[in-house]
Amino acid sequence: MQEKGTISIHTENIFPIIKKFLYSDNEIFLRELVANAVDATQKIKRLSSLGEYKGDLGELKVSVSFDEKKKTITISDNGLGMTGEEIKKYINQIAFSGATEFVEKFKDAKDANEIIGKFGLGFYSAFMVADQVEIQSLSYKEGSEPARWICDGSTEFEISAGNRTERGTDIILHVNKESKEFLDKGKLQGILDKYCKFLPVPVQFGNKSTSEPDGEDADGKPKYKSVEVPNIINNTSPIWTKSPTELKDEDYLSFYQELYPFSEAPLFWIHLNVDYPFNLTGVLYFPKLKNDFEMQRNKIKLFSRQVFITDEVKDVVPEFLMLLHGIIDSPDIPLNVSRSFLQADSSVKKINTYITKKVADKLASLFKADRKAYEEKWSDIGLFVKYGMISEEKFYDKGKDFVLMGNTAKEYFTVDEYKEKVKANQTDKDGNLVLLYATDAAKQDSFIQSANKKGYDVLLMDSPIDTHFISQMEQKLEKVNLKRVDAASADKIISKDENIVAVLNDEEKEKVKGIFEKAIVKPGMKVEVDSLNPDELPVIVTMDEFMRRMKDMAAMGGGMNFYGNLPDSYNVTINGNHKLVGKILQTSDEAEQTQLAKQAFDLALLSQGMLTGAELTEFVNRSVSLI
Ligand SMILES: Nc1ncnc2c1ncn2[C@@H]1O[C@H](COP(=O)(O)OP(=O)(O)OP(=O)(O)O)[C@@H](O)[C@H]1O
Repeated sequence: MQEKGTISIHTENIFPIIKKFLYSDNEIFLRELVANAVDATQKIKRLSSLGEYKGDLGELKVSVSFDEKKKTITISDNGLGMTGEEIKKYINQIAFSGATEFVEKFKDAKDANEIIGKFGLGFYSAFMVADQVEIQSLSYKEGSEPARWICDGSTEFEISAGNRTERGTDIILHVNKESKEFLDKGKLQGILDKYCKFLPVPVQFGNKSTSEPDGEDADGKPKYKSVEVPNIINNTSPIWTKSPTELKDEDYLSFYQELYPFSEAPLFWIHLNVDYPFNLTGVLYFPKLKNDFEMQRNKIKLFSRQVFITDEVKDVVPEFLMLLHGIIDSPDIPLNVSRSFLQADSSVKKINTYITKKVADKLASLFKADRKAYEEKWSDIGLFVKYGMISEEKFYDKGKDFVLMGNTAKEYFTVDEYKEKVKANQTDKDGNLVLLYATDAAKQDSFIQSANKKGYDVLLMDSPIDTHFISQMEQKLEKVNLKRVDAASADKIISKDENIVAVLNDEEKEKVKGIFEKAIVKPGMKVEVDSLNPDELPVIVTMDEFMRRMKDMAAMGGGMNFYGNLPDSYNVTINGNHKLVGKILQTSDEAEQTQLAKQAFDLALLSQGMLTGAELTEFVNRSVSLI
């Protein structure tokens, strides 16, 4: 058999297009060809199990090799093979028209590179790196002759008798000049590791040496010798292909290490396994979260039948689940479509919903099964749960039962438990429940202590997500306000109908106000005199809750620029009932009066870490002279 021909063509030459616009992702040629080789071995296995192939299957295997001198890369398999007629049918017609359609569809798309890079165009992606592609194949069919096909990247091909003596196929790429980087062991190993690490059939890439016991030496000590063994690059049965009942914790943990070498152990994991209404398997791990979200995103790998596709799963898993690690394998995710289509796709939506539900169920069951262990893990999972509740309505509904709020005494409560706990003492005169929180237990210590003295509880909300979480709680929970503990003095922070008797009369109050206004030279300080508990501090500096939140949002890039640009402004509350204020009022020497007022004000700043630089030096000097 010797035949030349032209691949039937209804478009301009696709090869220059393939070469040009696939350039950035051209490494996927290897994934495509190895995946085809694996398919071929799976097919012969199936034919054998159906009784349609009676010969010996042998050890099914794919191997990848390269020859630097001849400038070739060869992908071989002992799969079902192809006859000359089949090559014409599958490669010249079906694969070619598939590739043409693919190229036609995406050649004008903006993100064509991204789409094709991820999803491949099959056999013809070989021409991204090769001037010439050769097929040597022998079909499993009885009486078949070996066939050879060769094509130089034009639409011309040649088919003739081949030289394979055993069932299977070799795809030989004659690597082009621009792609000689691929004729490198490290490069090819890297690509195989990335895409082929979990393929279901052993993939051999050359040999490697290991040491084997080799008897004993003269002193009776064990001897070893170095032997060459096949370098199998993949784990053919990764844990997500097994049933959870077959697996132990160690299996999940060691698989995690296989995916992310040298990582800290994950907290727990979820084994995903559905086959209706879509097919999906996988294992998702909860990592120990650090405060830096960005670092940890994009750690979920997407596979399709054990072939790695991408680690950009943005459209497939809900935003907040991007913090999870692990893998998802689904042949049902329609991969060869554009991104906007993917988002609207109904099976993608279902997958999204399924994963969200599984994650919520897992958290709920951990919470129920062992509350103490759950609380111990809270510092790691809290961030994740809150992020989920903020970003996903469906997750909020479930999460509200297992989200925990920790207070400054390190006790944890569910939302309902906490409301119940503080209801009696922290309901204001309008019937609103006021929840107090601190964002920095050390800096806000004096306020926390004053609040505790009044019997108020203070939550600790010190992670970056908490600002958003607080707003969300207020939106969702009826008649609940959250206030940072330093938003006002403890006496005023929850407005109640109690009247504290004022020690000073109005005239005295005005006088005190004047003294302090003169003493305080710092800009943005609004002075007022109030009647607080005598054992509250003499001077308290606070920032209005609303103003502070807006500024926090602006600082986090939340679009509140107007507030971000306003100068800081604080309320300085002078406690008219404090002994020191009485003393200042009675001091006749004006300089001494100012000194005392300054000292009291600086103490208030100091207690919140707001006294720095020259002001701090002046305070220290003044304190020394006062002693
Ligand atoms: N190593 C091989 N052994 C046997 N047949 C092969 C081999 N490689 C390719 N083929 C045949 O060529 C056809 C076309 O391959 P190609 O990779 O272009 O498309 P596909 O594998 O069918 O689909 P896709 O790669 O888009 O998932 C295959 O369906 C298969 O019949």
